[in-house]
Amino acid sequence: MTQQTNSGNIFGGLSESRKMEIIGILIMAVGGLLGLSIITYDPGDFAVIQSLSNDSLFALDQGPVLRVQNALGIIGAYLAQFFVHLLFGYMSIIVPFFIISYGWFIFRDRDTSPLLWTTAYGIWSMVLFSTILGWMNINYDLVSSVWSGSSGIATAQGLQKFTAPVGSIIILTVFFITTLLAFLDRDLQQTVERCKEWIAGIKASFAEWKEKRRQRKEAKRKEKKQQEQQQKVEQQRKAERQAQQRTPKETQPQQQSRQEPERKEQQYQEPEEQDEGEDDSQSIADIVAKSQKQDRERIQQEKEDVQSLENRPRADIEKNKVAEAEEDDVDISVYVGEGDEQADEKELDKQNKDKAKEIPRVKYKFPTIDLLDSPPNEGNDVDLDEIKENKRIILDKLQRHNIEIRSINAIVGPTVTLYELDPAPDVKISKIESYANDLKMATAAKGLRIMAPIPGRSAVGIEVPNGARETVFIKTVINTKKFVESDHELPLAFGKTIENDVFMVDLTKMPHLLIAGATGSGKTVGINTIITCLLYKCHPDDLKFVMIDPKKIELSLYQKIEDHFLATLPGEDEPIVTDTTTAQETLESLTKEMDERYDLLKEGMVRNIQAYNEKFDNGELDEEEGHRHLPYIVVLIDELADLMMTAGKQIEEPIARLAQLARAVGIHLVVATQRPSVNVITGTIKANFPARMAYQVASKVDSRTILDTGGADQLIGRGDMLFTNGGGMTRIQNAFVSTEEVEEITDFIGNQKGYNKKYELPVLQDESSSGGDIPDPLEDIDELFESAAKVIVLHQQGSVSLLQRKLKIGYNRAGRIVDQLFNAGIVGPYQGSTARDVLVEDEEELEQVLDDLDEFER
Ligand SMILES: Nc1ncnc2c1ncn2[C@@H]1O[C@H](COP(=O)(O)OP(=O)(O)OP(=O)(O)O)[C@@H](O)[C@H]1O
Repeated sequence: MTQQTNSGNIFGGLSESRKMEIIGILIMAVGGLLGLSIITYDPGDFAVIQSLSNDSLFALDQGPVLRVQNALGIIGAYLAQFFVHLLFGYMSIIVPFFIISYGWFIFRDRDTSPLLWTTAYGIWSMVLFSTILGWMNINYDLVSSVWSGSSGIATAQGLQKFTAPVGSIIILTVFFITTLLAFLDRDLQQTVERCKEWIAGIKASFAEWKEKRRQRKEAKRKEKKQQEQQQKVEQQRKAERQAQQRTPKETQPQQQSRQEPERKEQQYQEPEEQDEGEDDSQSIADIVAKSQKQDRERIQQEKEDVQSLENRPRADIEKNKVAEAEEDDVDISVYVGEGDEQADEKELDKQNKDKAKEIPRVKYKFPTIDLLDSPPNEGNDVDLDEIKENKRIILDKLQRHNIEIRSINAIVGPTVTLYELDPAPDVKISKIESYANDLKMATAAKGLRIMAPIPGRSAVGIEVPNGARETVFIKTVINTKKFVESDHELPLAFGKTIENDVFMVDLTKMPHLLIAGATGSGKTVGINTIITCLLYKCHPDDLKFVMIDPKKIELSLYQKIEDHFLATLPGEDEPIVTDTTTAQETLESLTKEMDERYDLLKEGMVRNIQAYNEKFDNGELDEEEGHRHLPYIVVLIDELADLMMTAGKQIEEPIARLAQLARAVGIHLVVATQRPSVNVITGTIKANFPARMAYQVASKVDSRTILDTGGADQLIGRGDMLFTNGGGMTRIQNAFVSTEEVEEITDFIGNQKGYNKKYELPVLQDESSSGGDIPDPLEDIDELFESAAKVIVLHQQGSVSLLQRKLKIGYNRAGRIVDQLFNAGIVGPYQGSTARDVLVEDEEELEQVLDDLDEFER
C-alpha cells in the first residue's frame, strides 16, 4: 500500500512536460528500433526462426538466436518479416520514420496535427511505390520482391488483372506524377518566383549598365565639348599673341596679367580635365566628378525644395489664423506661423552625453543647453492696428493706380510681415512692382520688399518691416526637435523664416557658404550662430575649425577652444590666423590637406569622407599605412576683403581650388565680407559658392554682386537676411547669439582637458624645397621633359597650368615635370600661387643646359 502510494507519488510528481518528454523518447526509441530491424532485414532470418523450437527460442544458450542476421535479433526478424516481406518491402521504412517524427513532436511538446497530412501522404506514397516496384517485379523481374513486399506485388497483380499491364502502368504513372506534383507544389511555386526574381535582377542590371553607359557617353560628350571650347580659347589666345607680337614689347606683361585670371579660372572650372590621361589620378578625378554631380543634383533638389517652400499651401499656417477683418470690401486674414516644436529641455544634453561616450579618444562634454539665454517673452505679439494701417495704405496707393485687389493675407514673421495680395484677374502683376517706391514712401517703411509675383504663385508679396521686431534667440532655434533630432553632418540652423519655422541646412551639402553684408548688418552674429550650432552638435573628433580673422577681434573669443576644435599650421602659436601671409600659407596648406585626403580616399577605395571614416572606424584601414579618422574642417574667413586687397590672387586661388574640390574630403568654407564688390567676390569665387547669405547691403549693385539680384539692399539689418542656394530665395531672421553666450560656451569647452596634440595642417615646405619628395632629375625623367622645358622657356613662365594646356597632360604629371625642371635648374623655387621664375633666358641657353644634363646622365 505504502509502495503504491510512493510509486504513485513518483509519477504524480512529474510535471506534464517531463511526462511528454519521456513518452516522446520512448516512441522515438520504438521507431528507431523498428527502422533498424527493417534496414537489417535478411530474407533467411525467417527460416531460421521457423526452424527453432519454442524451447530453443527461450533457452539461455543463445546459439541459434545468434544465427539470425537482423540487428534486432529474433524480434527484429519478426518485425522485418512483417513489414518488409509481408507489407511494402523496404518502402516500409517510412513507418519508423513517422513514428520517430511523432516521438520528436511529443518530446518537444509540439502539436502533432501538422503531421497528419504528411503521414497520410507518406502512407499513400508507400503503397504507391511498393505497387510500382511490385509491377516491375512481376512484369520485368527488374527489382527483387524485397523492395516491393508481398503487399506491393499483390496490389500490382490485382490492378493488372482488371486493367491489363498497359492500363495498370498508365494508372500508376498518373498516380506517380500527381503524387510528385502534390509534393512539389509549394516548392514549384517558389522556384517559379525565384526564376522571376532572377530574370528581374538581370533586367535591372542590364538597365543599370545601360544607364552607366549613357552617363559615360554623356560625360564623353561634355568632355569633347570642353575640349572644343578649350581649343577655341587656344585659338583666340594664339590670335591675341600674334596681335601682341605686332604691338610694342612693353605692353605684353600687362596683357599677360589680364589673361592670367581667365586661364586660372578655366583651370578651376575644369577639374575633370586636369587629370586626364593619368591613371594614378583617375580615381581622384572620379571622386571630384562624382561629388560635383552630387552637388548639381543637390542644388536642383534644393531648388525644388525652396520652390515648394514658396509654394507651400497656405493651409499650413491657416490653422494659426489670428484675425479677420472686413472693414472695407477687401478681406484681410492675419496668420502667425506656429513654428517648430520645442524639444525637451534636457533632450539635446542627453543625446550629446551618449554621443560623447561613444567616442573614447578624448574625454569631452558637449556644451549644455542651459548656457544659452532663454527668451524673455515667448511668442509673437501681433499688432493688428499696424497691420490694418499698412493694409489701408497699400490698398489706397494701389487703388489710386486703378489696381484692384480682391483679398489680402498678412503673415506675421519675427521681423517683417508679408502681405500677400490677390489681384483682380485683369491686373498685370508686374505693374505693381513699378509702384514700389510709392508704396515705400506711403508706408514710410525702411526696407519694403516687393515680390511681384511671389515665385510660383499668382499673388504679389509685399514685405513690410514690423514696428516692433522680435529677437530670435538662439536657444529657441537650437532647442527645437528639428535641430535636436536632425541627422545632418554639419547642421546649421540660421534662424527663423517668415512663417516662424526654423531654417536649417547641412553645410556638407551646400557645400560652402558666402556671406556678405554691410558693417553692422549682423554677419559676425551670423558666424557665431553657425559656430554655435556646430559646437552643439559636433564632437571635436569629427570637426575642426580653421579661423581666419584679419580684423583680429571678431573670432578671438574662440581661442579658448583651440585644444579641441582648432586646426593650425604646424608650429603656429596663434590659433586664430590674423595676418595675410599666414592666411595665405594656411589656405595653401589646406589645399595640401585636401590632396592628402584625396589620396587617402583613393587608397581606402571610397568616394567620400563619410564612407572613409566608417571604414577606418570599423578597423578596415590600417593606421600604420597612414590612415586616420578625418574630421570635417570648416574654414571660417571673417573679412575676405582685407585678404583680397593685400594678397589678391594668392588668396583667391587656394580659396577657389578648395571651394571647387574640397567637398568630398570634408573641407567646407564659410567666407564673409562687408565689401561685396566684384574685386572681392570675384567671378571665380562666386562660381564656386552657390550658397550665399546676404545681410543688409548698401546698394542694389552690392546685392546683385552677392545674390545676382536686388533685395539685400531692402533688408533692415540686425540679422535680417536673404539666403539662396542656387534656387529660390528665403528671407530669414538670423538667430541672435550674444558675446556672453559665446564666452560661456567657449569657457565650458576650453576648461576641459583637450587633445594632447592639436590638429595640425600639413607642412608646405615639401612642395617648395628641392629635396624631399621631388624626384631626382636624372631619375625617372618624364619623356615630355624636353618639350616642357622648351614651352616654359619660350613663354618665360614656370607654370603648371601652362604645361597642362600646351602638352595636354594632367595636373599631377605637369606638376612632376615642373619639379624636375626645378631640379635641373630651369625654373626657380615654388612661390605659392604665382608662377615660378624661369632661370633660362632663351632656347640657346636651354640647349646648353640639356646637353649638360645628358652628359651628366652618361
Ligand atoms: N540676429 C540678430 N538679432 C538681433 N540683433 C542682431 C542680430 N545680429 C546682429 N544684431 C545686432 O547688430 C549688431 C551688429 O552685428 P554684427 O557685429 O554681427 O555686425 P557685422 O555685420 O559683423 O558688422 P561688422 O562688419 O562691422 O563687424 C550687433 O551688435 C547686434 O546688436
